[in-house]
Amino acid sequence: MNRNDKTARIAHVFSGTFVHSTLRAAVEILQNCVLGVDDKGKIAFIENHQDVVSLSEIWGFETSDIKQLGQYEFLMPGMVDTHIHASQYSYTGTALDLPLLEWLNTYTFPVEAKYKDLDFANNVYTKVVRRTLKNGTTTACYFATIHTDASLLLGELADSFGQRALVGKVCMDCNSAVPQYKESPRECKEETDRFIKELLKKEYPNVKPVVTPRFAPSCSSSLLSELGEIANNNKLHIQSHISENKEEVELVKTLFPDCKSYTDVYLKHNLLTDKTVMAHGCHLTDEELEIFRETGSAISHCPNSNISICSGMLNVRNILNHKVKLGLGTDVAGGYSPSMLDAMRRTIDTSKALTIQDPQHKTLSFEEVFRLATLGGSEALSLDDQIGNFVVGKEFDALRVNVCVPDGPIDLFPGECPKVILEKFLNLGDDRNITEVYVAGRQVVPFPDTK
Ligand SMILES: Nc1nc2[nH]cnc2c(=O)[nH]1
Ligand SMILES: [Zn+2]
Repeated sequence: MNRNDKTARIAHVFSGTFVHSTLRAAVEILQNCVLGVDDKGKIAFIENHQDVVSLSEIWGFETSDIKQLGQYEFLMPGMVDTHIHASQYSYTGTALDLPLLEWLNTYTFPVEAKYKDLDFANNVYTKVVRRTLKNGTTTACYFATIHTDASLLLGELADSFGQRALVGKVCMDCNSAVPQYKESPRECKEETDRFIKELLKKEYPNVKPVVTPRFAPSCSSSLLSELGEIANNNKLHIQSHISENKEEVELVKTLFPDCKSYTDVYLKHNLLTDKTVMAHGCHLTDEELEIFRETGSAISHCPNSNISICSGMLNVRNILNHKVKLGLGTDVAGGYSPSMLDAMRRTIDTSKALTIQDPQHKTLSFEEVFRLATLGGSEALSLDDQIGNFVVGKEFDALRVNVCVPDGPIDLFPGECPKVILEKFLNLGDDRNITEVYVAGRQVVPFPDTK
């Protein structure tokens, strides 16, 4: 209970039940505890409530300022969406009738081409940041489009609404189906440099650039090499797609005949680092997973998308057995829901479908899936030294959950313990139950304009 940092003041103190994951326990429930957040947005202490008087003396807060959580309330870490296309949000919930490559050519590329228009971008990007924050996504790893200014605008909006974000200006110099939606190799490099430089210059505390080759079929080998070099020289995150659908895997074999596998394409272009997150990976071989483990690269599992556009079913258990980092993603708009609660439910559904096919398959538990949506996501984005669970010194990214809101989606019955209440929230809850959202200690939901 020592106070090391004498300069920090306490900004919030909560008392009640806290639910989070640790390396040892997929779900740890801390009851009758107090958690303090300092004015830099970091967790200052998490202790037993019985010590509250001495804590208030050590830290210099008034016990009357403590926010008391009710019987049906708890705090949990904010959720981490490790893969979402902000630019596809306008058609979320539609256009799910084609497989990946046709889906891209028919729906996605024509829509993404519209982001040259900053008014259009502003409207969609404002809505996606608000919608995801309201649904408890405190960190989002975004794909924007090829347009630098619109991508910078997405960064500005995430910062102003207070969402933690990695923002990627998409890079692609090959697109024979929709040729108006691509850049020349030179433009790609120059605009990526400009995007990174201008976004870093803003010095947003929680919004950073991520180098974003769309996927191997959209990029020439020289572009992939350039992007690997830019990311490594500047120690930046990298995101892309890999082995989402079988037709795509075959296409990559024909486009990169010198590479042993899809994973080998990215490996050869220096795009697999411990700050890389690759979406999908449904059809990766065990040999490829070994390369992911060795390089420290992560997979973003996007089950809604994988089912919605019939791409495949990722065996998460096998990924975890290979000790590959894994987080969950909505993959809006291949996935039709922007909610990470949906991503958790679809993760369990896919795991159960695999168990139906093979009864030996060990189904994921709701506790494991809770960890993937929080701590797992932070690991996948190499942000686990900053966020992911309630540990002293980490940033306070948190959701205040009330499972008993008036006219809410959950009914409770006598004698239900906190773990059952958590399970009900994960399976039945929605944004009505997420009454407050905090990022780096700042309350960002309810939005200031609706309070
Ligand atoms: N789901 C999905 N897969 C992709 N592969 C390349 N681009 C995309 C995209 O926008 N969405
Ligand atoms: Zn995607």
